[in-house]
Amino acid sequence: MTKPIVIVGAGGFGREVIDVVDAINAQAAAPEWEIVGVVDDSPTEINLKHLERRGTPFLGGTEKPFSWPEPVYYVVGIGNPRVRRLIADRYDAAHLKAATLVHPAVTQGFDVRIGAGSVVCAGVRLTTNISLGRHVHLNLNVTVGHDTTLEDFVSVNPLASISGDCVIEDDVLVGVAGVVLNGLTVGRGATVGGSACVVRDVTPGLVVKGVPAK
Ligand SMILES: CC(=O)SCCNC(=O)CCNC(=O)[C@H](O)C(C)(C)COP(=O)(O)OP(=O)(O)OC[C@H]1O[C@@H](n2cnc3c(N)ncnc32)[C@H](O)[C@@H]1OP(=O)(O)O
Repeated sequence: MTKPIVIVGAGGFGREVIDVVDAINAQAAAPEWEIVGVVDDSPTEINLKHLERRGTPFLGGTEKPFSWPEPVYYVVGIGNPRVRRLIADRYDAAHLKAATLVHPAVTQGFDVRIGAGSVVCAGVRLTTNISLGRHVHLNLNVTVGHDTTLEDFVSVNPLASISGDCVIEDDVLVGVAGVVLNGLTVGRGATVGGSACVVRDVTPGLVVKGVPAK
């Protein structure tokens, strides 16, 4: 049965999430999702034009799903972990259902758990015994190694590589092409800069960059 879904965020990642939904629908025998539209509290003119061009309705601000006449799924297409958590907490408190979206061009090994609200983009490789929490974003071509846990609201940007036996705690952002070496923990709310190589545990809340990341 086709399920209605609202995308939160008209920005770049929000529109990339629409691509993920389109790809899921294209490979299914019958469309899995019907995109009701996009909500955003402060969309830019250019982003509204992008939506119009692809024929995706803009519904208004983020309060809109609360008054939707039928039960609707949602996904938050916003890369910033803390902003994503704020929105998801409001929706979950109102018993809206979080959709989990996995692009068909993703490979997964044995025992991969993916939490509600997560978005896994094209080209992602997940090997074995991996756990993704709620509302995790894995952007294009990310790799995650064996026995690794990514907790809630983690964002991993394109081409980043999380090695085996790692723990990436809540609300961490790993920048584009960042690397986390095996067995390490990146503490809650930390940021790993683009192209950084993490070689030791990262203290919660810290921003680290460079090779080795400091
Ligand atoms: C499809 C997509 O677009 S997905 C999005 C992809 N983008 C990302 O993943 C971005 C990840 N974010 C970053 O790498 C950021 O630069 C951060 C978080 C590391 C730092 O951000 P800020 O604190 O705002 O740093 P700011 O831009 O002020 O730069 C501070 C200094 O760090 C340097 N710096 C910034 N980022 C990096 C980096 N990734 N690696 C090494 N040095 C860096 C700057 O050159 C500057 O150096 P200076 O003081 O000698 O001039």
